[in-house]
This record gives sequence, structure tokens and C-alpha cells, in this order.
Amino acid sequence: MSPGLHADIAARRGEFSLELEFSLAPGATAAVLGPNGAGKSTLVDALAGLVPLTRGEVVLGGRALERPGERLRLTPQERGLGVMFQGYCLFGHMSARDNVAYGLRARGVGRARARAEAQAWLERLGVAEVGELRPAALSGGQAQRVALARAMITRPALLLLDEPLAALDVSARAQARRLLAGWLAEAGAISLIVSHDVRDAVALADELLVVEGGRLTARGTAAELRARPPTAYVAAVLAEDA
Ligand SMILES: Nc1ncnc2c1ncn2[C@@H]1O[C@H](COP(=O)(O)OP(=O)(O)OP(=O)(O)O)[C@@H](O)[C@H]1O
Repeated sequence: MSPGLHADIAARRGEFSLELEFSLAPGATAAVLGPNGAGKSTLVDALAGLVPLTRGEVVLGGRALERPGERLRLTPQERGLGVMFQGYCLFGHMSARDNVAYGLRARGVGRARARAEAQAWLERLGVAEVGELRPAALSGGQAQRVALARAMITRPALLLLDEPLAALDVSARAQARRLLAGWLAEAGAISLIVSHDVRDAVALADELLVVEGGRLTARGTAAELRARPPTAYVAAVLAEDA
């Protein structure tokens, strides 16, 4: 059994169908790049257990998370993934620290220890001062770090980050991109980063997975895809980063 991720996914959302297959090695960082409506968020939701597969499988570290053929489908909690949703989806009624502590609390860690660990994560990500604040009081950059700490605190084998930089303005974005790349390298997890910004994708990931119309239309490093773009979208999007 491969110790990495194997995703063979067929899923539907209304009329939309997602059908693609890929594997990632342990510690790999890949960016999912694609135009609006291509199915990037649906892919994240399918891996996270929020959209059921109609066929295929998701296997992480040799453990099957979902196999419709065997009626196997772990709940999102049972999968133990770190997920940072588009727009962050922080719990509005909880402090930033309790948002970060949530994953540990859900695994039965006591309140005091979970809060102490959450505070340590906030410090690591440079936002120690926001622990007591509710999400509504956070700046975009602070909310991004709180959401990232919440995803990473359980040290998951797979991190799913959906548009982790999209809410940041241009001035904050370049620095946030560098910091995020460093934190992901340190975490050592398989990271799948959804982005429609090619600069983010190239800066954060070793490899690009291009999704168009619910299908994987290209896979490779930016240099490989630029040298031989398989679709017009790939050629156009990589020209933006040239
Ligand atoms: N809840 C839903 N019910 C029905 N169709 C949906 C639902 N959510 C998304 N879709 C459709 O599924 C398709 C894929 O959407 P998805 O959000 O995965 O794309 P995306 O690549 O993440 O787009 P974006 O870059 O705009 O976030 C779209 O055509 C969308 O209209």
C-alpha cells in the first residue's frame, strides 16, 4: 500500500460531474489550479467527506477513507484531515483560540491542554495577541492564520487549503505567500492547495494539477506545463506568471 494519497474520484453536484484520479507522495505539495466553476472546491469537499463519491476511492497512508464499492465512507471527523475552507469558515461564536483548539477538543483532549496548544500555534503563526478575539474582530491576515492553525493543530497527514490567500489584499499577499510556503514545508503533510491564482500556486506547490470542467487536464511543474501546455487555459494561465 502506498503511504501517500490516492484519489480516484467520481462525484456529482447537481448537474456537475467531477471525475479525476491522482496520487501524491508523502510530504508532497500540489496546487489545484482551474477556472471558476471547474470543480476545485468540489474536489476538496469530496476528499474531506462532504460530497459522496459515486465511484472510486480515497486512500490516505494505506487507510481507505472512502470506497463506495465496499460501502465504506468515513465521516469528515473520522478522516482526521486538516481543512482550511474558502473564506475560512471560522466559528463565529468562539474565540480565535477556541477555534484553533476545536480539532483537539473533538478528539477528546481536555480543555486546558487544548487551549494551551492552540495558543502555542497562534504564537508560531505570529498572531499570539488574537487568542481572545472573536473571528469578526480579526483582520483578513489574522483570520487566515487562525484558520491555518486550526487546520494544522492535529498534525494531519493531509492538509486541504481552499484559496488560502484569496481574502488577502495585494500588499499582504506576497509576504503571506512566503510565510505559508515555510509553514507547509515545516508541517511535512501532503498539502493540496486550491487556487485560481497561478502565482500562489507556483509559489506554494511543487506541482500543479489543472482541473477544467471537472476533469484533470494537466499535471506537472510550472516549467513542464509552460513548455508543453496541453490546453488553451493552461497556456493562458501560465503566461500570466511568465
Ligand atoms: N451546492 C451545489 N449544488 C449544485 N451545484 C453546485 C453546488 N456547488 C457547486 N455547484 C456547481 O458545481 C460546479 C463546480 O463548482 P466548484 O465550487 O467546485 O468550482 P470551483 O472550481 O471551486 O470554482 P471557484 O473557483 O469559482 O470557487 C459549478 O458548476 C457549480 O455551479
